[in-house]
Amino acid sequence: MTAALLRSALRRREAASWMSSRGFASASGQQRKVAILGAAGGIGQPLSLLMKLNPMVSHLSLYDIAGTPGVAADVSHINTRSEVKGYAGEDQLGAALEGSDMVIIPAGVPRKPGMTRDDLFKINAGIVKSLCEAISKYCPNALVNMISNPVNSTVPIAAEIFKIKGVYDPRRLFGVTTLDVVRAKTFYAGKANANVADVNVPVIGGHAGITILPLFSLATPSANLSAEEITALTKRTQDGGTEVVEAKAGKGSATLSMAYAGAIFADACLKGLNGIPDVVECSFVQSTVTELPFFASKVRLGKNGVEEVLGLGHMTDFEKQGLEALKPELKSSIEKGIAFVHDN
Ligand SMILES: NC(=O)c1ccc[n+]([C@@H]2O[C@H](COP(=O)([O-])OP(=O)(O)OC[C@H]3O[C@@H](n4cnc5c(N)ncnc54)[C@H](O)[C@@H]3O)[C@@H](O)[C@H]2O)c1
Ligand SMILES: O=C(O)C[C@H](O)C(=O)O
Repeated sequence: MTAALLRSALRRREAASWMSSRGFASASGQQRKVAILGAAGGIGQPLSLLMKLNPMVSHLSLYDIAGTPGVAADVSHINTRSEVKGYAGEDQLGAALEGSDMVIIPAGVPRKPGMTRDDLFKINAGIVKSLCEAISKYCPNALVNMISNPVNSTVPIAAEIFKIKGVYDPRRLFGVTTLDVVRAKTFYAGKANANVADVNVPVIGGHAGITILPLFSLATPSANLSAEEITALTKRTQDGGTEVVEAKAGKGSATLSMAYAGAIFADACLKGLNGIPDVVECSFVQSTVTELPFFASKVRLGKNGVEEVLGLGHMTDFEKQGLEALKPELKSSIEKGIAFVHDN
């Protein structure tokens, strides 16, 4: 081997080890096209970067109403596997989507201080509806990872659109709730004095306020936390988004941590698609684990998306009360999404 070839092999090995140490799977020969809708936004840009680092992605399609040629040119210079293309404006949406295995949607407006996620419904419901209509047409078999808020309503909107278009497969539609898990892990590790890399915490329910229910009794490694500590950790996880919105003081909501969470969830979905066994993440999906038609819980991912929606496990009285308390709000957010599609 020449010195130049050896140097290049070493560089590739370093990149692979950097990525695998961050939870990304190792390279795979399979062709996987991933489209990001809203790719020029606060989440979209760092998410585009992180997906460019994922060796399972062969084609990265970056779509937004404007600004994507610049993001795509920038990201495309990174010397990883995927070929990057930017698409701007509605007339390029079809080309952006065509052939996609996975579509990640962070398109839409973020919160400002004082707003709830539901206050975004008016604008984001319409955006999500039209993007899902295009997905039905151009890549009906893609996995769809919904980030746009309010997730508790945008996922039911997507499901209704796909049903109307005759392409709905509940195994392929996900509300991305990974940021709640990321936060729960971080906050728990701090209190439990545990290595955050070893921590796991299931988070169930939905993705807004009290509908976010971390199950700290099932957290690993276990820790002897008081009831007051568990209550405080639960509240901090539920208010994590608001904590960032307030700190950003009018300049949007979580973008960097969300891009990280979105990339972790997308990586898990790609691993599932590629046949890697036992990939489990929490996500807001069509569900029968409660009486609600959509619910976030652990799901096993596979070649067709959701392989299995896992049950909730043992819960403490505090967690059971949290579960009962979240149901009315989650139910009404789901119904609002479904009604929007039929009324518009
Ligand atoms: N699920 C979660 O945990 C989570 C976390 C953080 C933010 N969010 C949500 O993600 C969304 C985006 O947040 P952000 O901070 O990136 O906002 P942003 O305003 O920075 O970016 C949104 C992008 O969407 C684009 N866009 C708007 N309409 C579009 C359309 N029809 N097609 C394609 N792109 C379109 C905009 O041009 C913009 O580039 C918000 O709704 C926010 O509430 C969800
Ligand atoms: O809080 C928000 O509005 C954005 C997002 O849902 C979050 O949890 O950070």
